[in-house]
Amino acid sequence: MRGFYIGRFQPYHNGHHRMVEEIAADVDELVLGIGSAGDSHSPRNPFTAGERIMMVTKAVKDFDVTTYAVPIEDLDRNSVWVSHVQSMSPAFDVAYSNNPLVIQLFKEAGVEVRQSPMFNRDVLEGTEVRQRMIEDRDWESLVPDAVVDVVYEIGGIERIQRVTASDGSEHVASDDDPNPC
Ligand SMILES: Nc1ncnc2c1ncn2[C@@H]1O[C@H](COP(=O)(O)OP(=O)(O)OP(=O)(O)O)[C@@H](O)[C@H]1O
Ligand SMILES: NC(=O)c1ccc[n+]([C@@H]2O[C@H](COP(=O)(O)O)[C@@H](O)[C@H]2O)c1
Repeated sequence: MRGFYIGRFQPYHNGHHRMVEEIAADVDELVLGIGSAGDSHSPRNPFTAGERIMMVTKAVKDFDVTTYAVPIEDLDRNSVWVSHVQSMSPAFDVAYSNNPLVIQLFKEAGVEVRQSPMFNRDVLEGTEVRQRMIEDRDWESLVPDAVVDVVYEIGGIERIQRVTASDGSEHVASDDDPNPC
């Protein structure tokens, strides 16, 4: 049996990892959908689809499950989103999600959906991890070690701090600005 689990994974954290651990006990193969794949370099979606593929691919090596990471871009029409997902993914038998909209769309399309408990949600939340990255507080303990390595490899902390600092404010380029725009 093959399962499907989609998230933005901005970044992939220990709550996602616990959910994958539970799913891995249920299925033979797993498709991890990298949601909002076209989004990056913003405070809510700092990491590219390719960077998130690196995070999940390295982290799921902890588990004995064949995993395919598939980027899925957003669509303007929720009504055809499940068909869009199915067109991009290896075929799957069951979708796993705790997101109410995702659950509703899959159920309406006749796809079996399974939910999991929320694990330590007071801290295991992408928003909390990103806030700690911005404020130089401990975020490393909230994500798998493989994700820590990827974030440092791609200069992720500097990126999220920069895009957050420039978010909503005017950016004036100067000669010594390494990233004028
Ligand atoms: N701590 C957790 N325990 C179990 N499931 C989780 C946890 N955090 C997120 N999920 C689920 O994983 C899926 C993907 O979540 P997502 O990538 O949006 O993470 P998030 O932590 O909710 O991020 P953000 O705060 O950026 O919105 C969703 O179904 C979400 O409900
Ligand atoms: N119409 C659409 O494009 C549509 C609908 C439902 C979910 N999604 C995406 O699926 C992912 C769901 O993951 P989260 O549970 O992390 O929100 C997100 O990337 C979200 O944007 C997209």
